[in-house]
Amino acid sequence: MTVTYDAIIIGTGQAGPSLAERLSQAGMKVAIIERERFGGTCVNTGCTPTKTMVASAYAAHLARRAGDFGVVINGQVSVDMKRVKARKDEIVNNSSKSVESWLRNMRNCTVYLGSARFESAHTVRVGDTVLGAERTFINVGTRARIPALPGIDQVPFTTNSSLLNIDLVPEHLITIGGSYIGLEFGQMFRRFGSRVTIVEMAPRLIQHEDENVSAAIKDILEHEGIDIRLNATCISFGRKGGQITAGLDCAEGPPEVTGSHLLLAVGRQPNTDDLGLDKAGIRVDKHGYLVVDDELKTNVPGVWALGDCNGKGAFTHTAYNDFEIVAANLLDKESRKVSDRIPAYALYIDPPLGRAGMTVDQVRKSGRPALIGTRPMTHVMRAVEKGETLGLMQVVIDNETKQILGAAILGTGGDEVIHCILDTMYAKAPFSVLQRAMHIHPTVSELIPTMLGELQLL
Ligand SMILES: Cc1cc2nc3c(=O)[nH]c(=O)nc-3n(C[C@H](O)[C@H](O)[C@H](O)COP(=O)(O)OP(=O)(O)OC[C@H]3O[C@@H](n4cnc5c(N)ncnc54)[C@H](O)[C@@H]3O)c2cc1C
Ligand SMILES: NC(=O)c1ccc[n+]([C@@H]2O[C@H](COP(=O)([O-])OP(=O)(O)OC[C@H]3O[C@@H](n4cnc5c(N)ncnc54)[C@H](O)[C@@H]3O)[C@@H](O)[C@H]2O)c1
Repeated sequence: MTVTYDAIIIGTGQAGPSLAERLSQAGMKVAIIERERFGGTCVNTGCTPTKTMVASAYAAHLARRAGDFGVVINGQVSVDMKRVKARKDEIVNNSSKSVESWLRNMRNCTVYLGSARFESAHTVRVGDTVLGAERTFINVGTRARIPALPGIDQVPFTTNSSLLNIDLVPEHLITIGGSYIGLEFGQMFRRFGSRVTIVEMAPRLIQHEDENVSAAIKDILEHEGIDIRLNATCISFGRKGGQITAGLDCAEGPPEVTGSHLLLAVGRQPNTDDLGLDKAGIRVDKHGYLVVDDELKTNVPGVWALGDCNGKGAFTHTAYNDFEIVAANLLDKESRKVSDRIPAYALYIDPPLGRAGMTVDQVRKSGRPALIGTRPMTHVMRAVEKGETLGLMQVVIDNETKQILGAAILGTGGDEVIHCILDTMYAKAPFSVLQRAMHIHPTVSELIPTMLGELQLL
């Protein structure tokens, strides 16, 4: 027998629960299905645990630098990983539990535990129960990609999920992948006391950033004693006397790195392979991402895909924005589209990188006339006062419309400061509006108008 609902939501990540609330408030009978932990990746194995641990790593780093500020710590600074983990577990568990109780107490909403699988375009099986609905919303997220490299089955490896459970300081962590996950974990464990080697096959770290930004990130990490291997493709794994080896295809440096622990941070894979999509006729691309239009509709009428699994974003804020788009179009008679949003994200190394819009390189390639402004963080008094002068800020402007095309703020507070630029971009205001705004002293943001007053032709 099929249990009928007005809407089925698969996954309780960053879009599903908020959508369940809006649909149920609109009087719909909603079923939401989760097979692992409530809250999905961000809450359990992504943003929340990593940023909690990044905060511990920052405390360790600052304690080691205490002398720079005239603060005396008698004795050595050391890290108790059991306590770091306990703090992280408490914050994560509270967050996951609050998503669960929110959903379980939601009027008109029924929670199902188990793995959902389509039986047809409008029916989904969870265990022994078959659910039917005219509308289904897929919010199944992604998982770490495990590359099928020779020797992978011979070595103990970790991913973003399993490395979070470690309660000791690894002696030497090898990180394959020099992007978000590799860099955030790499710096964090270096600050906990590990030796860290980051292996990246591209010629630079976080390769889609501008060259000077990538170079500044490399400087920050090398300054802390992290070994960085660029142009080095990991091609195999092995074991040597209780240690793990990573074989590299590289023109420079040793062709093998040996360490005590291994983190695979080589990208993600959508959780669409076991969803029974063929039974429903729902299309995916060659990487398994659900194919959607600008309103997040799949090719099957009545089926939407939200969050990381649609390949249109890979962040919590893009998944949440997907919820807002679907809810607005379905319930508020609005017309919102994915293409209306401006790319924005942060990289949570310390100091963080805040990014909005196009890179300078993308603007250059587009051929449009543009202006550029840059300022090193050494010329920002707030950074000088805090003793955190690494990094730079950079902005690029369309020289015809005078609107901001993009910006990078790599420096203390960069993840927050970027928002004044982002909001000016959404307002489609000329840069002069931001240039003339009176900002508060002493802040990093107060130097944005100054930087905008010193623009040069790109
Ligand atoms: C280490 C790490 C750090 C990150 N840090 C940040 C950050 O600082 N800022 C940021 O913006 N983003 C960050 N991200 C990315 C962010 O976590 C994701 O973009 C976000 O969680 C995506 O949300 P989602 O709703 O699409 O999917 P998810 O949060 O992955 O949720 C999907 C849910 O669906 C469930 N599910 C899957 N298949 C089924 C099924 N068949 N049946 C039932 N349930 C199913 C899963 O169990 C999961 O709970 C990070 C990611 C990682 C890995
Ligand atoms: N701050 C944040 O918002 C944040 C933090 C963590 C993760 N995330 C999300 O998680 C996703 C995954 O992050 P990620 O860092 O795992 O993946 P990624 O796709 O961003 O980067 C993977 C990196 O691994 C490299 N690589 C792949 N195979 C390799 C090999 N064999 N040898 C050497 N290098 C190799 C690639 O060149 C690339 O630089 C990102 O898309 C991001 O959106 C976001």
